[in-house]
Amino acid sequence: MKKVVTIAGSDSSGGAGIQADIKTMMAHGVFAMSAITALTAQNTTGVYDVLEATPEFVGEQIDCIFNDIRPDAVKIGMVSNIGIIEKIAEKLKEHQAENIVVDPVMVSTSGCALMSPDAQETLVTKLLPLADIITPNIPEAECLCGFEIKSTEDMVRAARMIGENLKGGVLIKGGHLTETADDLLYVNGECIWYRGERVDNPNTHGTGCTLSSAIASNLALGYDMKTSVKNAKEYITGALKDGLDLGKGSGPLNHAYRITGK
Ligand SMILES: Nc1ncnc2c1ncn2[C@@H]1O[C@H](COP(=O)(O)OP(=O)(O)O)[C@@H](O)[C@H]1O
Ligand SMILES: Cc1ncc(COP(=O)(O)OP(=O)(O)O)c(N)n1
Repeated sequence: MKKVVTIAGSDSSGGAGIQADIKTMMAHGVFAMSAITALTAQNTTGVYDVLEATPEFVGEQIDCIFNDIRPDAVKIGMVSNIGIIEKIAEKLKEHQAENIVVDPVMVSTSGCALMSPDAQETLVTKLLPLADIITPNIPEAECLCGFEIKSTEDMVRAARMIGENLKGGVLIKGGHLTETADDLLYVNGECIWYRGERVDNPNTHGTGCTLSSAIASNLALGYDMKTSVKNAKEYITGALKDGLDLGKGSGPLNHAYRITGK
């Protein structure tokens, strides 16, 4: 069986973070493991509190995983401070981790900062260079490229600028543009569009976590990067289309839609 670890924060309501990642990995038939970077008190209406793990404890979790059940892929989500980012980078190098997917989570859609502003530079210099693929949404890509993204042309320009200093691919997710849900992958100087059907569903909590976990699962299963993104895009569209409607705010997707056969 293929194994995947998520290094991310917990979402108490199960729509994003570690919980979304594990459900997504299970839906892909891979064995899921976790190194928890923070606990959040969160639900479909917002993030109410955050309790960070120490960098040392994050490192111990990663050691325990790699020294015993070595993962075939790694997904990284919420990493809230400089110490945690540096420790993760150190451990990924030490264990020579493969198939690293970094979702550079900065701010939740509900507006809560999930990374301290002073940690962004460390993310860029220490963690992103280790990634095989990074998956920023539009606001995150704007932070990384330094200009506003208002159109698909801007997405191309941003992906090239972000990607030119990285060894891995850059997938800019288009969910925050209004008409479509097209994502752009820039890899090895090539731009590839993944055209998405825009689903009329207000329940989009955790889409980014789910997509990056689906990509990591596909990479662990042995698919190449372009196929992994294509398969992950089909999965997220299906999970959104399932129409699960839970909670008082922007609810979660049905990560298990394939398993339940719906
Ligand atoms: N309403 C929607 N219909 C279809 N796909 C969507 C919709 N909203 C987001 N997506 C897709 O979900 C994935 C996550 O995108 P996005 O919402 O931009 O990320 P994040 O959750 O990190 O903000 C992308 O593949 C995006 O195209
Ligand atoms: C613990 C935790 N991690 C990440 C997020 C952000 O989730 P994401 O899928 O990027 O997007 P939204 O759910 O904010 O739309 C989170 N909320 N909590």
